[in-house]
Amino acid sequence: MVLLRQRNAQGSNATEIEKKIKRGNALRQGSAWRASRGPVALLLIAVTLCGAAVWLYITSLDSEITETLVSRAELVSPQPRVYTVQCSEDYENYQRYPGCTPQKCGRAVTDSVVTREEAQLLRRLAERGLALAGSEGGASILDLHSGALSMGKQFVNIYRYFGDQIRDVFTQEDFQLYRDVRGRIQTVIAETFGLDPTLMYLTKPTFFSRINSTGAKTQHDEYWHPHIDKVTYGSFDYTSLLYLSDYGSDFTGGRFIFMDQNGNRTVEPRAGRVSFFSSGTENLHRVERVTWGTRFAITVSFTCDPAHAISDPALPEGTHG
Ligand SMILES: O=C(O)CCC(=O)C(=O)O
Ligand SMILES: [Fe+2]
Repeated sequence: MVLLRQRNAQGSNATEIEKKIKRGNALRQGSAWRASRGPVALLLIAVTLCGAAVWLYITSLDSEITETLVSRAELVSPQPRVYTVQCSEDYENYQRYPGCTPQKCGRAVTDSVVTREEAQLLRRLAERGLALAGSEGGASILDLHSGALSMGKQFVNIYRYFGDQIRDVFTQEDFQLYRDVRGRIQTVIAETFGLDPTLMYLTKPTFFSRINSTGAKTQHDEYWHPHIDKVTYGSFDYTSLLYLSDYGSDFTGGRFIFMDQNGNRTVEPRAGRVSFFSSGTENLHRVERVTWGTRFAITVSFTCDPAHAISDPALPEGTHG
């Protein structure tokens, strides 16, 4: 019994000691945590601040989209949506053509000049033409006026290269549709900018473009560089772009970006959408890289200088049928 009691006493002592040890450990842990709480909190704050700084830096660098002027889902109809911008000083260095030279500069978008059906017909035309060749890189063009077609790393003249066979690819109706659409675009540009449509002329190059996400093989494939059309193409006074496919469903990336000093403004392509703008420095722009799918568009531009006027593209007279 005594032994048992002793053992019991010893047992209860041991339990007491164990409890004390545990309490001691717990206290030590608690104070260790309390001691390290300050530095851990500081570290967390530092990490959060660094994260926020990196995020702010990245978003300020990648100021891709400040504002979407027109999204893919919107339908701009019946009147164009117009954004006026101050004309750059460029125009002072060029000869002025009253009734045409921009006095009012800006950009506009309309979805009511070309129907989606017409855009689809034009897209098929572009697909047929570009199926004849195409660039090895991501950007191919087909210029029905000059006949230039991307082929590998170069261009060929479809009218020379394919001769009469080209009449199996394009019809008179295709060319008629291009002319109709060009005429309507000319009218809406003249109305929007207060011009005399008879004093503005189609100019070159006018071309269909097909862009996909394949890497560039030559400089011609690098469509994404910021540029000013009046500088790049010389004769342009008003640029228009007719989109033949839809941003988001036919392709991703590939938005049109106006690069303004206070941020970027985009137009999301939509089949049948016409975007047009004065071609000077006030409308510095670029095309976002296409990340997936295929984007089709036509560049149709106008000059005020009759010396740079071109006639509408036409199917050459055939030597057969
Ligand atoms: O396809 C586009 O949206 C723009 C093309 C362009 O900037 C150009 O042809 O000069
Ligand atoms: Fe351009």
